[in-house]
Amino acid sequence: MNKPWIAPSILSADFARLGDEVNAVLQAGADVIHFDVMDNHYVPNLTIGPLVCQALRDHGITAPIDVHLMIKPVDRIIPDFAAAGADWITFHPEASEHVDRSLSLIREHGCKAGLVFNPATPLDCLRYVADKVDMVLLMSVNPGFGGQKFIPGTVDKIREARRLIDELNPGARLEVDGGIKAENIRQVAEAGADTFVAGSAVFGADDYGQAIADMRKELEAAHRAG
Ligand SMILES: O=C(CO)[C@H](O)[C@H](O)COP(=O)(O)O
Ligand SMILES: [Fe+2]
Repeated sequence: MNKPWIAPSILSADFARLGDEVNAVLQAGADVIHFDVMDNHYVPNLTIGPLVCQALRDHGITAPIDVHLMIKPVDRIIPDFAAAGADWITFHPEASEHVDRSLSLIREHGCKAGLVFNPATPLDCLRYVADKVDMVLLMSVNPGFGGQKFIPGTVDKIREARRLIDELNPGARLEVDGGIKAENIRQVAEAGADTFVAGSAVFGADDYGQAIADMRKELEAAHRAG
């Protein structure tokens, strides 16, 4: 099993002070920075692109950046994100005409590749491209906005994804994104996730360190029970 990672989503950060916000969550114990890219086309919201990723690198941030593409098409922007310092790039299969090609493109540009599944999207295509996938990301909300409520049906799907990963590509990470907080992270971990995106639960807290420590404590409890 991979070491658990907590990945604050900068969607809920104060964008006017983004570099400092990212440093603050890293200082507070975050493992990875989750970077949500929205295009007002694939999802009904518009966020940030490669320039902002590059700006974080120029600000001295060296932590892994996990770029979650909620854009259509995906291929055009992959080389730009790789050049801007992304480490992981994930995309939604229905946003790519050629899923296998997009996954290969990400790896050819030196990044780890991942597929993202919306709450109602079946995991079927994973079977055919599992060897090209470094991470499976399950959405536990519908994509487009931070601060939504965790959809409980995701828990069974996490178990299903864990079984598939163990069968097809045991090293791959299983990330869950949407509505994760200290109150539900243990259930998500016990279902088989190892990477936990938390936006509003971290950036909405008065004390980022306390918010991350509370989640870490639940992850340790899950590990002990495991
Ligand atoms: O991809 C996303 C939304 O599409 C975000 O990563 C996600 O919603 C995180 O925010 P929160 O933890 O507040 O739900
Ligand atoms: Fe995300």
